[in-house]
Amino acid sequence: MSDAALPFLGGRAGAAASPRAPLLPMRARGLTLRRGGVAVVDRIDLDLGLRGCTAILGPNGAGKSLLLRLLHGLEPPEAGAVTWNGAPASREVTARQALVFQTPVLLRRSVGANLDFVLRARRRDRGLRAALLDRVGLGDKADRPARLLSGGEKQRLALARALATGPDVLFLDEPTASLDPGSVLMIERIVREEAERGTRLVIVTHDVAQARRLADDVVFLHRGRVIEHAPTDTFFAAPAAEAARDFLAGRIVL
Ligand SMILES: Nc1ncnc2c1ncn2[C@@H]1O[C@H](COP(=O)(O)OP(=O)(O)OP(=O)(O)O)[C@@H](O)[C@H]1O
Repeated sequence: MSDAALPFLGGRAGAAASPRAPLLPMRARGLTLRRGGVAVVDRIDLDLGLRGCTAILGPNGAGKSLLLRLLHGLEPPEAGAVTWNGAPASREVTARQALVFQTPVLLRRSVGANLDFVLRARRRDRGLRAALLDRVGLGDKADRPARLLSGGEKQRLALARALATGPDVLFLDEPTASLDPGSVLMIERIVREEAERGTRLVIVTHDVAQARRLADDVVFLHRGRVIEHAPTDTFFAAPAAEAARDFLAGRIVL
């Protein structure tokens, strides 16, 4: 029997038919979004290559979270467009991506039921649940109500829910802000593993050291604009933009 004749057995492709066209590269052009009359995302052009981890850095209010939402298709831009491997943004494209928010979004059910829900909705193998929980260090907490988890555990469960969808692209919005060191280590390890497996990672972080540890390239955002996009080594060795230099030096950037 040829591969094409085999029934779809799960894996990275989720519920959609396999084989599927690659989702990357991504190309954003002229992305603009206004809030209260101000362009908080202002004519952003951005390219994401096939592989790796991109960090989005920038001061408070720079537009990092909104940019992530635009790229993921949670918000339509007021101007500009995002294409994925030449295809326009669509529900199908968004469904092949996952976003982990800074504040974990969980169901008021047990830890295990939180994963069952996603696996069922995506028609993925329910047997993945145990491996996913083990991977985020929650293997012994499957029956615990999710609301009783610590902040770090909740975020790890949110990450497991995102991984349960088998995403091609994983967006992370400040996933480790104010978490315990153990959770930070675990989340960073999983980010690295996913990047090695070929998942495309995009992480918004305030933590300059984290960007250095994880990212292949850095996008520096200031006042809704991409001021600099460079390989991580280049960015940290010699940031070209004054705002980026100030930010890295720990000076307040308005
Ligand atoms: N619903 C809204 N109404 C008005 N202004 C908004 C709204 N959402 C976001 N903004 C503004 O848009 C700008 C960009 O917000 P965004 O959350 O993307 O910034 P950020 O870079 O992620 O900031 P932080 O690092 O503080 O999380 C900010 O000035 C914010 O106040």
